[in-house]
Amino acid sequence: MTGQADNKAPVLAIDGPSGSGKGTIARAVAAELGWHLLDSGALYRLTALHACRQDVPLDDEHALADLAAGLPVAFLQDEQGEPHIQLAEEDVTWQIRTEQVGDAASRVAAIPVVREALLQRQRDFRQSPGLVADGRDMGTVVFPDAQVKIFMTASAEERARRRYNQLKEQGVGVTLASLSEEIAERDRRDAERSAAPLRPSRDALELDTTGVPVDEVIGRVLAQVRARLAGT
Ligand SMILES: Nc1ncnc2c1ncn2[C@@H]1O[C@H](COP(=O)(O)OP(=O)(O)OP(=O)(O)O)[C@@H](O)[C@H]1O
Ligand SMILES: Nc1ccn([C@H]2C[C@H](O)[C@@H](COP(=O)(O)O)O2)c(=O)n1
Repeated sequence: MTGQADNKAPVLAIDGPSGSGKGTIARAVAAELGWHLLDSGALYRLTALHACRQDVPLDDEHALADLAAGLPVAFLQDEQGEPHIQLAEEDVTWQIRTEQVGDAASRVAAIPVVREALLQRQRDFRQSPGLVADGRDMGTVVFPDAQVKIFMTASAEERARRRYNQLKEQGVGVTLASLSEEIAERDRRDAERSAAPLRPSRDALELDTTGVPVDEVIGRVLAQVRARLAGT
């Protein structure tokens, strides 16, 4: 996204832990409304992947912040409307989705100077006619004035099961037990860090998606947005 933010454009902020369904719902709602989409987790994942490729250690905070500030990233759409992410002109849409990159992203995301380096880049996604922003601190830090804030959850068991099924479909061999442990560890790190920890904004609507089909979650979120935009 290039260009300055339009601070009058409405924002739907969706935050929550791994596997709660934020990304799935954010994509569908953005498509339905014709709004822009910010996948903020992708920026932390890209920073982590870029660091690994450049041999920058994950504890070198200032080198990581420099990498984050200068990420050579492009968010594109193919002819079918599917999102693609390029890092230094290479399509890394799938590479950034591995559990290893997710774990490294969570470590990188705990570093305050890295978060600072990515802040304005995220805010610049706020463009007319509106933005759906998905992450951990969309409603608390990046867009505290978002018109609608949703904190999406699901039970730990269901989130692990969803991720397990997702990886199985992609042919990635993991056990449910090891995945549950990895997700719990990532959630703990995301929630306990001092910089922008994962927590609901005070004015967020908490939405527990355990056992709720995707279409119904999309409908509930759209209803919230439409009610807010209509001023009800
Ligand atoms: N309500 C739901 N019911 C069943 N499965 C769901 C639901 N929402 C999402 N899923 C599935 O769960 C998996 C994880 O969803 P998604 O990637 O959207 O979660 P996320 O919160 O964005 O996770 P992360 O923060 O780790 O990227 C996907 O396979 C998705 O299809
Ligand atoms: N706004 C955000 C978005 C993401 N993160 C961190 C925490 C996650 O463990 C990691 C990857 O995110 P995902 O793609 O799984 O949503 O990035 C964050 O701290 N703040």
